[in-house]
Amino acid sequence: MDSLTLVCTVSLLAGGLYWFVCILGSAEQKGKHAVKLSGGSIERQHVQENYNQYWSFFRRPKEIETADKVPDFVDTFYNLVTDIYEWGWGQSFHFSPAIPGKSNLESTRIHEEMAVDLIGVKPGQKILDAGCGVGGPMRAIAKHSGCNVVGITINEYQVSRAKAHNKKAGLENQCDVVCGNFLQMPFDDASFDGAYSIEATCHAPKLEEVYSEIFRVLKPGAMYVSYEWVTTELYNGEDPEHVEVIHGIERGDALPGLRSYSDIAEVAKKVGFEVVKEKDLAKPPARPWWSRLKMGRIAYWRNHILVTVLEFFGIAPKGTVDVHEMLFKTADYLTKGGETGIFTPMHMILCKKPEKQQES
Ligand SMILES: C=C(CC[C@@H](C)[C@H]1CC[C@H]2C3=CC[C@H]4[C@H](C)[C@@H](O)CC[C@]4(C)[C@H]3CC[C@]12C)C(C)C
Ligand SMILES: C[S@@+](CC[C@H](N)C(=O)[O-])C[C@H]1O[C@@H](n2cnc3c(N)ncnc32)[C@H](O)[C@@H]1O
Repeated sequence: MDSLTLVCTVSLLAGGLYWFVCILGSAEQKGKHAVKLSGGSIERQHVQENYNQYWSFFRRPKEIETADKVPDFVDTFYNLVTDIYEWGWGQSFHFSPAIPGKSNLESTRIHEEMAVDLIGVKPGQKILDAGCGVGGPMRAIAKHSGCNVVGITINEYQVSRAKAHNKKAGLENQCDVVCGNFLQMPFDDASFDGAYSIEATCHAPKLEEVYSEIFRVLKPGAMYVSYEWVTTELYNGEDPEHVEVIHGIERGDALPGLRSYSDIAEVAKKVGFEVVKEKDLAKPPARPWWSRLKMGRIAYWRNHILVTVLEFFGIAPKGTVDVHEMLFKTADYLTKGGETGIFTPMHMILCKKPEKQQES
């Protein structure tokens, strides 16, 4: 073996080892390994077909206007993306402002803890997580507040992931997860001491429907906080570039249509809440929430190669590359939305259910 062959062989082996340990291995800490990417509850042979179906909703926009189809469409989306989110982002499926000197994980946790601090609940009380994902926020909030948290998600696969993570964290007695639609929740009236939703109600075709359900299950005097995805006052519906960015965000994130920041409080009041506070948490002095997305670009290329290889060898289901590519493009639209200031994923609204019901 001449020295050039030796150098090439050693470099290949070292590269392969780095790939295995740092790329495949790093995801292990978050709970998902690249070789285990799946289509959630969709059987592997149907992933491609489901992705095509998901995409066709946007080719025929009338379909998404049919509000009763939205939960199914959102469910399909989360079957397709949940594993990729966990693998490439972690167990919390939301953004948070960057905090100097803090890791992404710490900034995420601080953003989650702020939600439960705002609703002023006490240890032992029962709170609702509307649209809980795989439960990253739920676990942080349960640990921080000492509350019992009940999460609801439309996606069965997320329920199984969340339950497994809760058990692993030793929080299965404090955190419960239910599969269901937050537009018609399987919970009694006035059964919760507080509620929160983090970047989830944007999936509701009509905000009024989810807010009124949350209002119904809260006890009088209880508080609700939501981090909403909205267009800001800088968004101009006449500007084609703005429109393209917002459509890009909607397509890549299973949104039936982004709302304006100015609609949120109006809807909250309409369903009976008192609005205690409203603030875009992305506004300065907060540091950009999109910097994490931007900094990840090299990793996305690496991930793209990895999913292509995994799909080629039949390890990842066919369709995984398409889903990954969709997310890749979405990351760009989200970044543009953040940089131009026309979009925020953290318009915070804090509401209270009045002690006494208003006469209707
Ligand atoms: C609240 C919602 C989800 C917000 C974010 C958690 C996700 C939005 C875009 C996602 C991602 C984009 C790029 C992916 C990348 C190409 C891949 O290699 C690794 C995963 C990504 C970083 C992925 C992670 C989650 C997001 C940031 C919506 C749906 C309402
Ligand atoms: C972007 S994820 C956020 C998850 C979680 N809040 C977090 O921050 O990690 C949105 C969540 O809302 C849930 N969701 C969307 N529409 C829903 C519906 N109609 N009923 C129940 N859950 C829904 C999704 O299943 C998903 O879990």
